[in-house]
Amino acid sequence: MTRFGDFQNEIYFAGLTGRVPTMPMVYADLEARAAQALPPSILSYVAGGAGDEATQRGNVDAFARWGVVPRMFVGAKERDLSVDLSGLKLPSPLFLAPVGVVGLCTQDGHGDLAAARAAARTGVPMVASTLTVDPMEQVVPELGDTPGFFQLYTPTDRELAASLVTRAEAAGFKGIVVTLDTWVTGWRPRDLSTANFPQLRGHCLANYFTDPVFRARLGKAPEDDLMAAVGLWAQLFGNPLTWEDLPWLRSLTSLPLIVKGIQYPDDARRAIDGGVDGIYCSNHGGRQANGGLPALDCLASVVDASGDTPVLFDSGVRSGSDIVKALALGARAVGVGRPYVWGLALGGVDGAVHVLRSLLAEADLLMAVDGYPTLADLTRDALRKVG
Ligand SMILES: Cc1cc2nc3c(=O)[nH]c(=O)nc-3n(C[C@H](O)[C@H](O)[C@H](O)COP(=O)(O)O)c2cc1C
Ligand SMILES: O=C(O)C(=O)c1ccccc1
Repeated sequence: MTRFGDFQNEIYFAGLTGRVPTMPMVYADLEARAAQALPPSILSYVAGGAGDEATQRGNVDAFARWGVVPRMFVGAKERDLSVDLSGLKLPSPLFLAPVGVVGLCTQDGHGDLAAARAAARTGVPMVASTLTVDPMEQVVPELGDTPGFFQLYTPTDRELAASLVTRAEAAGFKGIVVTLDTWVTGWRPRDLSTANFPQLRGHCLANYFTDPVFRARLGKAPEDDLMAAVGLWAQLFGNPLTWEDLPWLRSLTSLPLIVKGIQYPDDARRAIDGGVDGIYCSNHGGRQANGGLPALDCLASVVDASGDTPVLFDSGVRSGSDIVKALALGARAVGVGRPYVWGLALGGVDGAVHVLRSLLAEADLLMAVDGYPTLADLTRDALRKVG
C-alpha cells in the first residue's frame, strides 16, 4: 500500500512554515513555464504534433467527456494502486511513455538519465526510447530498482534490430516495446516551419552510434564523420512492418513484447495471436496522424479485443483523473508523455518527480473521494458519459 495522496499533506504542512512548491501545481502553468525554459527548436518538437494538431487536442479533450461516478459509504481509507504487468509487480499503474528527445530537455543535456532517476525515485517504470542522448547501457543503472522497458524503433536492417534488442536485454530492461506507428514521420507543420528535425541534426542517436552492427556498416566512425552516420541512420531508421514480420519480431526476445500504436480491435487480436504479451493503445500523442480519433475513444474496444492480455495506454493524460478514467476503460497501465518532459525541463529530476507524484496523488485522492479503493473496483461502471 503506497500512500500517494500523502503528497498533499506534505505540501500543506510545508506551507505552515512558509514553504510553497517551487514547481507549478496547475497543469497550464507547468506547460507555460516549461515552454519558457526550453530552447524554441526543442519546444516546438515536443509540443507540436501532426497537421493542425486537432487529434492532439482531441486526445486531451476526450477525457472531459467522461465523468467518474462517486460512490459513498465505501470507506476507501486505504487505496491500493499496485498492478501486475507481465509478471512485474508495480506500485502504481503509471509509467513514463517513451519520449525520444527527452535527453535534450534538461539543462545538463542528459534528460534520459534524469528521467531514469525520476523513475528510480518514484517507482514509476520508464519506457526508454531508442532515441536517447546517452546509450541504454548508461540509462538502465539510473533506474535503480524500478523496472525499465526498451522502446524499439525497428530499423530496416534486421541485424541492427537484433543487436539493439540483445543490448537491451543485457542492459537489464524488463520488456521490449515495439512502436509501429512511426516508421515514417507524420506531417508536423511546427517543425517544418523551422526546418528542424533534431535527429537529422545528429541528436539522440547514441544507441545507434554505439552499436557494433551500426558501426560496422559505416566507413568511418560517427565521431569522425557525423554526416555519414546520420545519413545511414536516416536510411535505416523506419521499417514499414507487415504481419509477416511479427514472427521475426517475436523471435527477437524472450522478454515480454509489447506493441505500441494499436487502436483497432482486429489489430490487437492478430498481434496477440502472433504471440505479443501486451497491447499499447496510443496515437503517439497526435504527433503522427492528424484527423484521427482520440486514443481514449479507441481504448475500450481494444481492451475488449485483448482478453487477458494487458493493454497499456497513453495519449492526452494530463491529470490524476485522466489516469483513473483510462483505468476504468480497461487500461492495465497508463503512460504519461509530455507532462513529465515539462517537469524535466523546468526542474530536472526533481521537476519530473514532482509531476509524477502530483499525478499519483491526484489519482489516489480521487479514488478515495469517489470510493474506489483498488484498481479492480475501477470498472466501466465507474464512468458515465458527460451530458
Ligand atoms: C517529444 C516526443 C518524442 C517522442 N518520442 C517517442 C519515441 O521515441 N518513441 C515512441 O514510441 N513514442 C514517442 N513519443 C510518443 C509518446 O510515447 C506518447 O505516445 C505520447 O507522448 C503521448 O501523448 P501525450 O504526451 O500528449 O500524452 C514521443 C512523444 C513526444 C512528445
Ligand atoms: O517525434 C516522435 O514522436 C518520434 O517518436 C519520432 C522519432 C524518430 C523519427 C520520427 C519521429
